[in-house]
Amino acid sequence: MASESYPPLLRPPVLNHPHLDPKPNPTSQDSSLRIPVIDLEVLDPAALDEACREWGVFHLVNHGVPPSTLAQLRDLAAAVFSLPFETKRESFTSPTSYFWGTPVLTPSGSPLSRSSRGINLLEGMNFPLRQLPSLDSRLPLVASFRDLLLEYGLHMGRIATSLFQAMAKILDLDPEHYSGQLSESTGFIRAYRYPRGLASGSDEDTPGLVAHTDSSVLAILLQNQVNGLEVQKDGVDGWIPVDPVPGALVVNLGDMMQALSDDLYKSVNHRVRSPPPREESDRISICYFVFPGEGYVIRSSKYREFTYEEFQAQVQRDVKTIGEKVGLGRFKKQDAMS
Ligand SMILES: O=C(O)CCC(=O)C(=O)O
Ligand SMILES: [Fe+2]
Repeated sequence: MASESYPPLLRPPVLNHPHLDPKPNPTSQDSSLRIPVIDLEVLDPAALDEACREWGVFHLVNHGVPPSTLAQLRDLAAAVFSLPFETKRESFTSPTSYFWGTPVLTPSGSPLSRSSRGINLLEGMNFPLRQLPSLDSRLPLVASFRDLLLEYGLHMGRIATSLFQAMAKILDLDPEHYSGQLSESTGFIRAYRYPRGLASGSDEDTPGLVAHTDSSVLAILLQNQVNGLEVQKDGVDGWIPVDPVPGALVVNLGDMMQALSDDLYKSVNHRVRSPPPREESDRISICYFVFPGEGYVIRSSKYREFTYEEFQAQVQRDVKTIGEKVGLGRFKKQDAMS
């Protein structure tokens, strides 16, 4: 293992005994608790509507991204993360960025629990698609990754647009507003690596990525075979794993979709568990996020009028002052409070 590729905060222990911690037998899951599967080629509006109302998350099959592109992207992402830490710091500067071990805070601003290290056990890279062509690298690996991300970004824009248009039609939104409500040019891609073996039994509260809702309209996730993504669902206690379905992408609805739908659709609460030592590799995920157009005013019966920029500024203020995102709650109309 190229341990010099990990940020010093996230250096995994030497994994000598991967078999001491065997994979538990999969628990037989109640079929009503299975994450829905949506087929993009033959989009069934009733199934899409139910998945968006009940879950806010679904697996997407027949999405039209060639399996070879997905495999190449996962492999290239893993290779880029395996570059030395310093190389990553130097390669991913503005307009892109490289980050690791971002803080996990509670409302009081203190770490999650005593056993927790107070950080998300991940490293990530952020790629705004509009500016990505200007990422100039002498490293052929980084240049290939950029080119593949640009190609993948076009697929993501296409998929987000068809899903959004289908949802907007079901919700009877005005087609004249579609392009303001979802603007492909605002999209960005984040690649993450979650090192395995960092959280032990006594470190259970240490998250790969702490629970949150996405602020976007939609997020589309590609993950490798190392699971860890979990979601919450109304009426169900605890967390439901989103185990990878071969060849599928995962679609999450975000806060902007919930607002545009007048709360009919769910911005799904989700988190990522830090991969245990028994996993064969680190978890890699590649996530695309898409937002409304700049300055587009979201109008709904539940929230006062706001733009995504105002929403994001409020999220940043809340994180700074109270240590967490309040999100849509800040924009609820008084008479829509229950
Ligand atoms: O890595 C993942 O699977 C999820 C990442 C995520 O939820 C996010 O970046 O908002
Ligand atoms: Fe997320």
